[in-house]
Amino acid sequence: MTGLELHRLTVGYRGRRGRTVASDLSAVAETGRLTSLIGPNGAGKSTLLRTVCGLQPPLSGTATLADGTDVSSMKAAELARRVAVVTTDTVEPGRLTAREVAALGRTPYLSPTGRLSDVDRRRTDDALAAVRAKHLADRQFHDLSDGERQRVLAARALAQEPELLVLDEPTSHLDAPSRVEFLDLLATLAREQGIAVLMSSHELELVMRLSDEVWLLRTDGTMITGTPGELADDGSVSAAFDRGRLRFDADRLAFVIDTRS
Ligand SMILES: Nc1ncnc2c1ncn2[C@@H]1O[C@H](COP(=O)(O)OP(=O)(O)OP(=O)(O)O)[C@@H](O)[C@H]1O
Repeated sequence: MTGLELHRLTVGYRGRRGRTVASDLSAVAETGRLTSLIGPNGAGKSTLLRTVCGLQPPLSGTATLADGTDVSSMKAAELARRVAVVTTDTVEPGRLTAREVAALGRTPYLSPTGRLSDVDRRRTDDALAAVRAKHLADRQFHDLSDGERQRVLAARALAQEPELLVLDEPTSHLDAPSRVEFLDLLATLAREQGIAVLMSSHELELVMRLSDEVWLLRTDGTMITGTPGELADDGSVSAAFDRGRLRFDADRLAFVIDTRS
């Protein structure tokens, strides 16, 4: 099932210093699948993600959710219930426990009193369990490691019960084993929770191994989509990322140094 669909979407910035970053993009991110957005530095990944989350307006075209609703026309309250966003911004939530941080994801559902109901508490604990972070629930958030924090932030996003989960470079502060673990967790969450997960990443080799679908944004502002195998085999990944003697080996799904020259 379609979780997010781009229809001839053009993204960029208006105004005096404005510019078109990527044009005429059409693509689908499916429910229950991990879709990864890759592309060289400056290709426009963050700009595209901000646009599909409703954080900045498109220059033209639309990004729609499963029922066809245009993200850019949604009110903030509806958007907060349907789309969850995890960015690279450092979060400093004061002296909150991991459970209290995860519970912030329930904000769109709270009554005017702002109190958590039993349902809110249950959903928060379920979200912590889903990201394997239940044992961290009573720890202070700021005492956690980067990998543990990232899992708690994912729990906060899940507690929102979104149909679309968007993450901008979620592994950038993690060590190598944590990166593998977190991407694997995202793929599992997509399947188990039945949500569309769209994340941007520079971890090309991991993305190619663990994603269901890849959106490859190129520096000319166009995008090609397919399974990791399709984009590796047709040479798209190499064309976008090979540099000097560094080339992407489609069979190994890894970069290799070409020693022939
Ligand atoms: N607020 C802004 N106003 C104008 N141009 C901007 C703005 N923010 C980003 N840009 C430009 O848009 C282009 C795409 O930037 P963006 O951050 O989306 O790329 P990216 O693919 O996420 O890059 P990276 O991989 O380096 O994080 C860049 O040329 C950038 O300079």
